[in-house]
Amino acid sequence: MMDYKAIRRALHQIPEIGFEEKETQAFLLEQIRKLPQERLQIKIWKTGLFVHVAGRNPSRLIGYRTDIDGLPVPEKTGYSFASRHEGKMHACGHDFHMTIALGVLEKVARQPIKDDMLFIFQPAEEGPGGALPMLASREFKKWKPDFILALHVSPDFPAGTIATREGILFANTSELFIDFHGKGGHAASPHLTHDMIVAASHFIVSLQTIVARRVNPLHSAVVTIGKMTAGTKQNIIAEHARVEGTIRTLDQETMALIKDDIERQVKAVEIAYHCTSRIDYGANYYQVFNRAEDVKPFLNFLLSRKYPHVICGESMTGEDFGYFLKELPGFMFWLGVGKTSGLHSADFMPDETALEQGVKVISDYLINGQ
Ligand SMILES: CC(=O)N[C@@H](CCC[C@H](N)C(=O)O)C(=O)O
Repeated sequence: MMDYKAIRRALHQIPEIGFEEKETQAFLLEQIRKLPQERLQIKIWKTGLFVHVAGRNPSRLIGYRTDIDGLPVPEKTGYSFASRHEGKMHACGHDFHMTIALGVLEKVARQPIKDDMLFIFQPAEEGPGGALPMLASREFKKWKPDFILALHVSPDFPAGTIATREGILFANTSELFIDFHGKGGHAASPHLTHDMIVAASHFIVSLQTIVARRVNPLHSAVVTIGKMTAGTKQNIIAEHARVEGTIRTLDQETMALIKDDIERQVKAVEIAYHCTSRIDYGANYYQVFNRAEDVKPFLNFLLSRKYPHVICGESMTGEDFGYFLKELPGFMFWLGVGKTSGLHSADFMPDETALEQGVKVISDYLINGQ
């Protein structure tokens, strides 16, 4: 039987950014090739994988998706098994997601369930998004699941507790990249230049009014700027500034309203600061929406088996698994990993006891709950 802790720790040491997950892919393949191969078909897709497992007497194909990418976060956990890839970390728990997927895959490879299964090891969830290209792939078209499920770890729930809900679980998201270009020059002659650090700073401050003053208070929204780069030296006025962020909403109308307001504010900055600009919305993720008829049987199953679970609220995190659920029946849920720093933190340290519980609940549901 797989040693979940050892697998998670090995994966934790090799985080890779979206579509660079070569070492991760090789590690996953190595683990999968140790399993009984009779019922398995493996297809390599870019840096991800599709693994088809033949069932005993299949009438359906059940999909199980895990993301496999890490984040550009310099790790500060102090783990003896900390990341070996400088500046990168599994700070969103995808090392847990992959380990649980391997654990479930092991169970069904050794003891096939009635139906066929498709395990999807998806690159680039953190961006630019692997779900859409995977959905469009030849492999997915050949093996299109009838139903699909996925989990995400959460520090908001006790280790091993499942949390989900009917309706929207994760928000609509849009990345946001804005470049401002103007006239730079000598620090001593501001009157001869148009300072892009001041222009971008003004934009970032005025941006805060969109959620506070424009969005209907009853419609949740987030606009976060997570990165700003500008300038070349302390005594040179910057000719370029770049602002990078993300927009989150629970409905598409609010997303459109926010983008319209951002464009107006950028135009205002262009006029006020004599500059030009370029807006790029990067990757946009569709909301994760659990249809009642798909998630209710799972909730009833958890109740009947007395597995610890709660009905949770919506979250402003994003997940490109939303695109799978837009096309297929299925659901997503949180798996609690106990109290630790939040997702995307340099000291995110999830409780490893959740690994075994995750594998147990999902395999039990696949074997007995369908
Ligand atoms: C669960 C989670 O943390 N997901 C990410 C998804 C990233 C979406 C996209 N790249 C963006 O930044 O808008 C999240 O940040 O919620």
